[in-house]
Amino acid sequence: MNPKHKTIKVGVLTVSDTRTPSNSDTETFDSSGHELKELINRFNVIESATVVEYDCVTDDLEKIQEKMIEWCSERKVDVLLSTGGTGFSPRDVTPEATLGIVQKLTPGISQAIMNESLKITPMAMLSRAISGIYKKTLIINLPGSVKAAKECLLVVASAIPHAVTLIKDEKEISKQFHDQFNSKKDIQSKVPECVTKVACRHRESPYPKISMASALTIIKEQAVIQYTKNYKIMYPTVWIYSTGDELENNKNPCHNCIRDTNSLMIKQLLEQDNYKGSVFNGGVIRDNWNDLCKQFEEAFNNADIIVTSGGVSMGEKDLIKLVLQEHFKCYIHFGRVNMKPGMPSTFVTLNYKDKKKCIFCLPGNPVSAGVCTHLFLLPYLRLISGRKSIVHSFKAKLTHCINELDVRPEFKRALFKYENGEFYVSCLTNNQQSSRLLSFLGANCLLTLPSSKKQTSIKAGTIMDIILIKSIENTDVSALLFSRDLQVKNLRVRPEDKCKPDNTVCLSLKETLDFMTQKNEFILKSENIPTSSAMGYVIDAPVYSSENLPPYPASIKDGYAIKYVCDGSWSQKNNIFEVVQVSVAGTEPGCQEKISEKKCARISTGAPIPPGANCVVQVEDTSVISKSPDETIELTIDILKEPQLHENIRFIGSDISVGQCLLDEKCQLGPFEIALLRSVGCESVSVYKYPTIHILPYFSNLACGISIILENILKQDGFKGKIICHSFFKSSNELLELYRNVFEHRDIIIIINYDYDNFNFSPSFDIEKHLSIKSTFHNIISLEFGIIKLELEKKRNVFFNLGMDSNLVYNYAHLFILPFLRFSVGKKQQISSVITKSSIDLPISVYRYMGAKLDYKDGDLIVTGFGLKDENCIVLNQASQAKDFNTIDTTAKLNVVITENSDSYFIHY
Ligand SMILES: Nc1nc2c(c(=O)[nH]1)N[C@H]1C(S)=C(S)[C@@H](COP(=O)(O)OP(=O)(O)OC[C@H]3O[C@@H](n4cnc5c(N)ncnc54)[C@H](O)[C@@H]3O)O[C@H]1N2
Ligand code: MOO
Repeated sequence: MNPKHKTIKVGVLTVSDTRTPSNSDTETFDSSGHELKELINRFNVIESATVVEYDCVTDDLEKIQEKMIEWCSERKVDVLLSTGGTGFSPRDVTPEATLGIVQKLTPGISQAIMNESLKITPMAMLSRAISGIYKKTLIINLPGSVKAAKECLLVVASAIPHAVTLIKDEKEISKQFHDQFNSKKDIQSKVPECVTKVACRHRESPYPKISMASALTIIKEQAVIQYTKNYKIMYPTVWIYSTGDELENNKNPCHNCIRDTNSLMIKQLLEQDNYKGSVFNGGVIRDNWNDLCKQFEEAFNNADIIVTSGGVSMGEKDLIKLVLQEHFKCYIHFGRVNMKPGMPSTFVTLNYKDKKKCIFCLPGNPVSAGVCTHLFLLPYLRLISGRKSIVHSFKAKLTHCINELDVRPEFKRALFKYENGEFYVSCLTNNQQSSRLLSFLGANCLLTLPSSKKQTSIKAGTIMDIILIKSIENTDVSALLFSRDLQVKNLRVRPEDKCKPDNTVCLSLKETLDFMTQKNEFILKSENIPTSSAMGYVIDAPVYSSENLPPYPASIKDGYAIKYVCDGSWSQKNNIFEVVQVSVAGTEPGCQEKISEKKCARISTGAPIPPGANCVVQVEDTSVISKSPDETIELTIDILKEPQLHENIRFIGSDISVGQCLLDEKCQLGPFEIALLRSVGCESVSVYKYPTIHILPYFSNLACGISIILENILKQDGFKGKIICHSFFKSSNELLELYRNVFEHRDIIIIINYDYDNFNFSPSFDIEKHLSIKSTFHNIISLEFGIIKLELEKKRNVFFNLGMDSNLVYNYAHLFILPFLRFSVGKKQQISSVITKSSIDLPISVYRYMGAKLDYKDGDLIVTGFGLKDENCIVLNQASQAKDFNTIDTTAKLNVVITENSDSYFIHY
């Protein structure tokens, strides 16, 4: 559903004495309200609906009515779902509260709920829930238990959109609804015979395996930048779907099912890559012909680019290519690529209602989907966004040898490092199966390996091609920070007696940062947040898995699960097996019959291995001997190649096992880490909390302008806390009150002051003067700006005092404030830096911090310009003789702090 069309506003009101929190941590208390919200927002159980209001009240008639009236009178919600307070106990008053305000009753809804609930349990008759209409809002009482509330919502969910339309009396919308409903019926398309006659399906993929280079060329040819009338780039809308009957959804809550990691992961990869168009996660589509037709149709009507994962290999439920080709008459540019992982990657275009649609059909294995997003989708999106570099490739030295190569050219997850001016790459783990998301852990690049047909091994020290999938980590930070000649000059530590600060000391950047972050005293408490919205946060404790993945032994291939007798008796002649059962995506594990010798089960990728079977033979290595008269099933097959014991089986917990440590403390969460957590049902995480920042521009409009620049720098760095930007005038009588307010509610205060170096004018002076708290300063350092740590009534604040020059503010923000903030939210890497040279002389004297442009040229990072518009780094000029100004030539070693997302090579998050 297009989010634009999410027109139905839903309010979820939990009524309970026990689950009403005294603090604001509603979600952990209120599980039924939370579940309803999830069902609506994540699983789209009510078409076009989104939860906009969410609250808890006690079982108090007046309080319930107050909330109901507030939400309904102000038209905040179209549908109000209450949960709880519908039983027989004296405190249960939700139906009475509802009865007291509704103007019309809607007994059909309550009756439908009752009928269905009675089928589940006779106890349902003990519910007194009612429903009705107040003003233009439909109010429905649901029970308080999580299970019952969910079940009851599902009973009425499909009728709600139409009910809302009728209540609103919006004739036009109602007509549209009917039209839409009818057009959906029309989509009931005929399922082609190639789908129903399973025994006749292809036993070899009809798609040639093209090379990665050819695939990229095709994608590039199809990528055309679109402009608006004002010559601005138009960013196409992207819709993302996961497909698969085995995947969790509202009808298939996760018991032995596979959690959908891919749709969110792909969406977050686009976000991380700063894709500017709108991106919508459509959730899961069933492996069902008509559902696929319907969802693709909806996507074509709303999006320009459609991305799917799953359903592209050789199984009978792998329908994606067929639906696109047979039903929509799309053009399949390629349906397989000679690569590992990601071989069944498919790229399709379509002219739909005179508009071009591009469809990226990625494989379902989570690693394959992630790698292919990097290798196909992101390059396409970068191209149509007018970005310069579409694949972020580098050359790096292999730190170890590689002895086993795959026949397919492979993209291994690996770590790329910059050390002592050289780039290195190493694989972190050998276990790189395409289902195993853990192989992404700690990786920041894809190492490209040649096919074993070309060479058998690779020596350590070989220069390899890599493709970055994250910003460069572990750059040469230590050298820069500890370097003796890299002192930050003019740094004064204010003595305890607070005399005029004339005892100047020289500290290195490292010492300065250490000074600011002393004793960890600025790390705030942790908070628990939903995993799906935790991108960029750092976890504050290791996370262990409470589940096995896969939860049952599962097939790696589409083919046949057999009992292979490994006694040397396998002959080339009589290997006919009888097909006695079917295990496909969505088949319940543990309900299958035992496979005995010479019998087999037709099985699809990811489906449970029936008991007794000990290997899977891929469909390509088989042929049909006999089939049923209607050709819908094979009766016997011939196995053409001797299998190996345990071949093509993923055993229980082989990707992740119960109790295994998934993420270490201080791990920063990106799309893959989040996918990993979600793959084992870890839906919330404990993370370092972001501080609240108050930027105080002092006195002038110039200061206000600079504060906006600063705010943008913080946001660009992914700062997720609150930033308040509020001017403050010294003449105001309310100054004292404002100060108190700021101290109490903010953690960090950044003052933009014109006289930053003069302590008599600095905030420290003001603070002392106004609050008479002379003895509470911890330390003050001033380095063309000041940092003050202040403890007031047990609450700690940090002050930064900045001058009013936008260049200086830019530099200090990157050199001091951002590292400090990154530290305070648990990030390991607080500053990114490299030691390099300049490709040009800069004969004029430059100040000791100089904005510059860093580029990747001929296998090296090099400074190519100074003070330009598109600067992406700060050169720390080595004024080693303690000079303020210095010239730069091409021989000088430069210490460079990376400040910006450079399109030519950096991806930042
Ligand atoms: N006989 C053959 N079998 C397979 C071949 C082949 O050439 N011949 N190719 C294999 C390769 S390589 C890949 S990759 C996979 C791709 O399969 P599909 O794209 O059809 O994907 P599915 O079968 O739907 O799923 C594969 C696997 O991934 C899990 N999955 C799927 N979607 C998700 C999701 N959104 N979140 C988490 N996990 C997901 C699914 O449960 C399966 O285990 O095919 C091989 N088979
Ligand atoms: O190509 Mo698949 O991704 O090997 O697993």
